[in-house]
Amino acid sequence: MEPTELGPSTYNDCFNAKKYLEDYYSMDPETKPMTIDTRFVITTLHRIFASGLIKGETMIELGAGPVLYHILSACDTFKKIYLTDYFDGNLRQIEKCLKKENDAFDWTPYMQYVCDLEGNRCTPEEKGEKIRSKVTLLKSDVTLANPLEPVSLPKVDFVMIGACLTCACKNEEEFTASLKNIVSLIKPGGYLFIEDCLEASYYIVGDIKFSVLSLKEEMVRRAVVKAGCAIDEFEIFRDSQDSVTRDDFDRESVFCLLAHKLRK
Ligand SMILES: C[S@@+](CC[C@H](N)C(=O)[O-])C[C@H]1O[C@@H](n2cnc3c(N)ncnc32)[C@H](O)[C@@H]1O
Repeated sequence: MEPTELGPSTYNDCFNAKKYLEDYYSMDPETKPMTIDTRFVITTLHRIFASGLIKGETMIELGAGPVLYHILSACDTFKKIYLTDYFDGNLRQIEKCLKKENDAFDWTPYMQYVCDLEGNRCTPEEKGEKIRSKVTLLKSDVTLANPLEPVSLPKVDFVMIGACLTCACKNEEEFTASLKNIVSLIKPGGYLFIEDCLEASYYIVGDIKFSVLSLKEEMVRRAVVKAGCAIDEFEIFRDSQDSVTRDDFDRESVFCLLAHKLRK
């Protein structure tokens, strides 16, 4: 199986949003638990939001794909949430969830997991309703100076991006430039959260092998600082016994980075 070219256009041509959800996010209580990578990201986000450090009115997620789990802790903090992606097919999958369509992917086990972490102060159904009342879907391209073009929003309090930059950028130069584009959306003093993998070269969805940019910790740190941010935490998680095997996704580790945009 030959890997695809790196870069956004591959996603319009080849990405099967439904298959991606099935391969990486479907769960079965008996046979398929939540992946260890996802658990790491969810618990990190829970801890950050429970600390009360991040506050504000508005957040954006870039490259959200067809995935809803990144905002499960953030949805209590923000009044307005923009979920964005390059590929319409991904946004359509999220729209199905927001509209409770019959064949929508079921995020209830993820909602239940976060509700449990939060001490069950709300039910998964209530969390789902909160999300429905706050989310707007938009197109994005992180390689553009304004990633939301043609939409222009006032700067926001928080931007997150998960497993996207390694798909959208071909080299360190593009990675650094895309990070600058992303940080331009944040208010001075606002926060950036990145979740991605280190030292990967591909992941597989169905019968398509997607190339990814192989990142190193130092490369990420350099780019975040160049984009005008100070790093608050950089947590790396390694596990070789994951339920998504390394045949599907050859990442060495997963990281979560929190940074704030410096006031000039
Ligand atoms: C591996 S998926 C990650 C999806 C989701 N964030 C997750 O954590 O599972 C990569 C995502 O990046 C999106 N993407 C690729 N290039 C992009 C670009 N230039 N701008 C915005 N999104 C992009 C793809 O459409 C896809 O949804």
